[in-house]
Amino acid sequence: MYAYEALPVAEWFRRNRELAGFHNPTRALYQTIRELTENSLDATETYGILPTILLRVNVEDEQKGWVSVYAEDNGIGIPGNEIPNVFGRVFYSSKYRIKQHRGVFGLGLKMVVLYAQSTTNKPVLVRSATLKSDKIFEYQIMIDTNSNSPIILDRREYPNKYRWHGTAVKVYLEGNWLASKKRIEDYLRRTAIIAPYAEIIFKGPDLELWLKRRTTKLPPAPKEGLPHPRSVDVDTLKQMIQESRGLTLQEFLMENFDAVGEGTAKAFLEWAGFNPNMKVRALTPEELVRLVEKMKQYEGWRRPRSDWLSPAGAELLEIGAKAILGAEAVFAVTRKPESYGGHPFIVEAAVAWGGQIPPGDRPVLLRYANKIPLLYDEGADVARKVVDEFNWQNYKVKFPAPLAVIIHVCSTKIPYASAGKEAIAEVPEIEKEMRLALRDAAKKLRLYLSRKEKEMEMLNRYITLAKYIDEVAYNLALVTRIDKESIARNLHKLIEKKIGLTVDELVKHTLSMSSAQQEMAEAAPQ
Ligand SMILES: Nc1ncnc2c1ncn2[C@@H]1O[C@H](COP(=O)(O)OP(=O)(O)OP(=O)(O)O)[C@@H](O)[C@H]1O
Repeated sequence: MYAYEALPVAEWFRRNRELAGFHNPTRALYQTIRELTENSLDATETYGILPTILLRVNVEDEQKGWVSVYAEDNGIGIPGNEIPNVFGRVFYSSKYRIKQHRGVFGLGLKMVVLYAQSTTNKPVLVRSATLKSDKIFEYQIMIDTNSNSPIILDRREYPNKYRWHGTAVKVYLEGNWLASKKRIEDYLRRTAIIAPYAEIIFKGPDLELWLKRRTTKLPPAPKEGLPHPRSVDVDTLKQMIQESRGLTLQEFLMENFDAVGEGTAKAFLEWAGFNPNMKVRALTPEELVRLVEKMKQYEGWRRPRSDWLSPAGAELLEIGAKAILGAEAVFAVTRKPESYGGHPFIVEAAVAWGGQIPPGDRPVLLRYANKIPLLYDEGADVARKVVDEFNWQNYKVKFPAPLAVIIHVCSTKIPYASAGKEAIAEVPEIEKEMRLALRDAAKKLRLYLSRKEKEMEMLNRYITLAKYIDEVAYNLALVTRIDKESIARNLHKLIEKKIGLTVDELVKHTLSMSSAQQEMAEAAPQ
């Protein structure tokens, strides 16, 4: 006989923690930093606050492999009465909305707490105050995995004398600092590229990073939106209908969906063969299925709006990549909004060249989804495929070349290739946009490299001609009895006029080229 039982959701996640990125002490430490940082960024930039994030990792017990992680932000904070659920109930979130956030599942913090308590049996310590709150709340929380609810071990309130706002979290967990150090550093640096308006201070046992704020410009905050008719399934529609008052089908479509006005609703219902005036609650289950099918097929919908999205913007990408990669030049583009399956998305791409980027046989790829750096599973990501298939020769790039490519997809629904949220799946619309974004950015790079190449050529010509100036000036001086220095000066001027740039300008431009680039420019066909 089988023994049947239901596994409570929190217990299920505790047992299957690798699905959320908590495979082992190395991944778990990296994932903990990632979840806490992403929550802090969501709690600040989405509300117009310039993020300041402090992160600390301490080795607590070397023998047992225990570490502590502390994260503090200056965000909007969490209301005192919500703190227990936010940290102690799986699938509790403020982000189940149609709007671009880093967080989506309502799971991240709980996985941190579950992993921490199952490895060290210690609670999470939380301190938080909301904007203008006169109190600071402090909690010690664990999760009762059987009932998926918080166990409050301690709760305190303090007067908020200095009107501090934000959230501070401390957890103790089994973590392998040495093995995860490199990933954590990469993750934070890559975060600083896409969010150069954030100040991130990290202190680990043997690593200190101070990623300074490079700009005070924040990208416009995303608005909250409605679903696009093409993006809903039968269950979602059923639920929406249950929540609707006695609306007609036409009213229901207009009120609950993005980009559906009176004209569009009428035209669609006529095309789909539904009576616009029937009460939406009177739809039979068969009609409901047919309605969803028709909503997916209809060609007349307007595109989903992109107001729910918050791309970084070409300017911020350029600032971030220059500062963090130490690139000599960065060219970024933000494409126009597109959609797949009713979900709006925007692709951004940047190519970074030279400077401190080491020459490689293929471009270094930095992938992002909703401003989250993706570090694992690069091979499974459609962005890698696009970058590898790209014809770089057409853009004057010959490998080895000091080239890095940044690809950012933002969407209200990122099509991840797996539950680990580390790679973007091959959605044809997204793939096409990636290709176009890369082409647009690479065109700017080509222009830049052509200019550099030309300047190199000029400098070489100048050097060749300048070799003769002394001798020619000497002989002319003998014949004309004009001062040799003045002849030489005039000859210099003549050459400068001929090549169209002063020597100072030429040298300045060409010196800014990295040696690898010079080699490339020299090797390039004339
Ligand atoms: N630093 C913070 N400041 C303010 N609110 C926070 C902070 N961290 C978490 N929260 C709140 O707690 C909720 C739950 O966070 P959690 O990390 O569990 O899930 P999520 O961010 O919504 O989604 P995901 O599982 O994809 O990370 C968030 O939706 C947010 O409302």
